[in-house]
Amino acid sequence: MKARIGTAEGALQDAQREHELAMEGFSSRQRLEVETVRADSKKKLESVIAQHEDQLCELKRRFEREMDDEKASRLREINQLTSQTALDAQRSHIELDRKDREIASLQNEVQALQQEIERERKSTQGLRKNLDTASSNSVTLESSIRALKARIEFLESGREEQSQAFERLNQQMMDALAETNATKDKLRKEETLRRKLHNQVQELKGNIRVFCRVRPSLETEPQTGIAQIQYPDASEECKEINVLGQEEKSSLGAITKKNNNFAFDRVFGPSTQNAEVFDEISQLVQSALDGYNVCIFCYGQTGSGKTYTMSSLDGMIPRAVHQIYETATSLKEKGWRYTMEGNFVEVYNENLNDLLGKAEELDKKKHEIRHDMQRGKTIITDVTTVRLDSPEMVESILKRAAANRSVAATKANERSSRSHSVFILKLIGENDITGERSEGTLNLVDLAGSERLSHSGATGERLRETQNINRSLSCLGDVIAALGQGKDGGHIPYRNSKLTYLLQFSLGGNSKTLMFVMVSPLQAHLAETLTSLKFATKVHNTHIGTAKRQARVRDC
Ligand SMILES: Nc1ncnc2c1ncn2[C@@H]1O[C@H](COP(=O)(O)OP(=O)(O)OP(=O)(O)O)[C@@H](O)[C@H]1O
Repeated sequence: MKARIGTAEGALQDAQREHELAMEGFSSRQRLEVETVRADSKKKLESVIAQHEDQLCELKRRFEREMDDEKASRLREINQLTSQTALDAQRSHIELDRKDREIASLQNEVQALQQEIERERKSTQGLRKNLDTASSNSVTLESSIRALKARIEFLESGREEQSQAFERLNQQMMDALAETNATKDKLRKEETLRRKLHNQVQELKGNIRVFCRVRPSLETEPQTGIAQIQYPDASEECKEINVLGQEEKSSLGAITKKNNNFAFDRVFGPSTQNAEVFDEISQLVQSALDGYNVCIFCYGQTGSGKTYTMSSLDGMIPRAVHQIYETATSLKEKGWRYTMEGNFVEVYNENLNDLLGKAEELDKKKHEIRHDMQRGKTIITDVTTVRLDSPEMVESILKRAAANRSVAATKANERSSRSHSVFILKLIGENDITGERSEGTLNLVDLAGSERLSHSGATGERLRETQNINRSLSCLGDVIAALGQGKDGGHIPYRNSKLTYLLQFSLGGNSKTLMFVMVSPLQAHLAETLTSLKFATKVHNTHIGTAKRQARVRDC
């Protein structure tokens, strides 16, 4: 059995091997077949692709050919159109030029026609005017003829009475005319006499006068710091001022205050307004109009009210200019015609500046003072001269000067306190009827703050300024003192400072001077106040010789 099983198993194994071999042969055949089919398919595919590519290339070439042809034909068309358009444009230009020429010639024709119409219109107007004149002439002639006829009738009437009445009337008219002329003549003579008398009054008052003005305390200033100032004759002449000094202890222990009494030509208390002050000086302004040289100074320490009095909008400068205008206008009927010229200069550190010039030229441009000794005239080189054609101009002049000064000022060093300003007004009057001529100058001077060097505590640039101010103020005092000694031909040191040199012809025998001493009401300023009042007293005690009027009568 076992042997049969073994044989069967061997036969099975053999059959299995044969089967595996047969399977192997079958699968390798199959693989071969698949490979062959794949290679065939690939070949076919490649040939189809190549065929398609060839077709594509052919199509592309055809398309490109067609495109080129199309492009060329379009380009031809465009060229054709362009040249056609250029031709059209050229034609249009030519046409346009022609039209322009036509329009221009038409315009010329229109203009010529308009001018002709205008000429015609004017000549018609002229003719109409002539016609009007002729007809009014004829009316006048007619009325003259009527009047003449009436007169002839009247004369022919031969009535003695009528003729006498006419003669009487005629005589009365002649008398009235003669009387009017005599009155006019009298008026002119009276004006000349008024000038003479006015000057005599001014001379009697003294050619140098001193007014004192105490400013009110300001809201910002504490009432506890106000000095004791009394006005002993306030209800009468208003000439005295008493400043009580610091407290002093006597050897017996009693505490007293020293009376510092001063007397001037007029003292104005703190409640006085600019209008009242001007009333007092308006006569001097009149003197300038009459041909005298007048100098009005404001002296005092910084903050004492000099600028307020002199150049504020209702101060002495604007008021003087307004008065001059009013007077000049009223003098017209007496034959006087005035021209007014103004300069506004500043003396700063002994240099002269033009306050009406350019701000950037301040302290840079040099101005010289030249005197014409024969004619008694002063010329400042390169200075701006303003012709005052209306009283309102003074406001713009003051503003211009203030603006120039504020450009030059630094905060710590206010320019207006540290320099002297001089407003110079030249007044030239001519009387065609009497042949009189007058030339007067009004100088309105706002002096620099007068505080003493020891009190100012200044150093550096400020020290130089203070020294210059003190020197020029003391030179002014020296000039006034020398004038007061009154020696004919005696030396007057005008040249010692720019200010006195500038005012040479307005200080002294040939002029009238008024000094305002300005006083601050503050206790803290007491020492400076007393110094100012003492200086003013010296000026007040000076008597300057008779003023001479710069006037001459033209040879007729
Ligand atoms: N009479 C017055 N009434 C009212 N205010 C016044 C009067 N006088 C002066 N002031 C005022 O006092 C102040 C100082 O016056 P102001 O500037 O005129 O002094 P100043 O002496 O010109 O000083 P500075 O030397 O600095 O120019 C100003 O504010 C001014 O308006």
